[in-house]
Amino acid sequence: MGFEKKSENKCFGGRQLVLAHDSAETGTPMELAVYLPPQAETGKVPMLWYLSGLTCTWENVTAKAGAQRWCAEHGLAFVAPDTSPRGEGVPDDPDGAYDFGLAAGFYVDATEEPFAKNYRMYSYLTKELPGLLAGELPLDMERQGITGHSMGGHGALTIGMRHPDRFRSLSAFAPIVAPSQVPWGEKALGGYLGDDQATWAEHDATALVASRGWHGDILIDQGDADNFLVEQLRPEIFEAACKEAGVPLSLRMQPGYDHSYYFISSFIGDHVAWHAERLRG
Ligand SMILES: N[C@@H](CCC(=O)N[C@@H](CS)C(=O)NCC(=O)O)C(=O)O
Repeated sequence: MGFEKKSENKCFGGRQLVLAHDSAETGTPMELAVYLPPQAETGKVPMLWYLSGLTCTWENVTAKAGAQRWCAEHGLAFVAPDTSPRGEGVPDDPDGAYDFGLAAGFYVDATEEPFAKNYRMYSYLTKELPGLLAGELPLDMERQGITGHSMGGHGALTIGMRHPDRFRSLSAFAPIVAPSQVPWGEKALGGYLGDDQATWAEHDATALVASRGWHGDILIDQGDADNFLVEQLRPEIFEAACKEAGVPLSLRMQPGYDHSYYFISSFIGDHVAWHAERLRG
């Protein structure tokens, strides 16, 4: 099934699209934003996936990060999916908390009830959505990079490392790097995958870099004034695991920056340029 175009706006010479479609994986309608740079008018362009954090839809990064300017300059498409299934009948956190359920899908396929039917963000992003995009838009699927913020940084690192043939470049903003060891991750992986922590390892960037490594280098930007740094993000755990695995990590601690899109908009240009360099040719 194809996309319904919800909106199209000219932006830095390219086109900012918002698309909707029915997902077979989540069993719900899904929305996403795709920026096509001017270069996409004349041929296929490489693409950068951006996975968003808790409480977000495609809209936060699309409206706040300013990625379009840099993507136009480098000729990169920018794909921003939603963070969970939504709609009638989709179960949420029983207490309505922001860190589980709606807008908090954690990029896994849930095995626990009542979430297993709809919360299939991993398969949605690794199987269904790439196929749909490839069929409908001028995207060069041989040249894909992935990044994300916070929960989306966790998604980018884990999906990237599990699909090294698909992704050539990998970066993140303030990612959750060790979900098995921090409260956000323990709640989400426990709630979606159950108590057997053996099943969590394939969704834990620190465990994955140890078990699978990564074929390239990784860029992470992290604000040192981020409220979530000490309890939830803990980049030093991933830094140690990368060192042990021999994976080159550039972890840039950015003084005075917090967790917000003011931080992301300050460094998104660096990330787009970094991916563009690795997706060239
Ligand atoms: N709502 C949470 C914070 C959630 C949060 O910071 N979400 C980040 C991603 S983890 C975000 O990008 N929020 C949306 C925005 O800033 O536009 C709180 O108040 O503690």
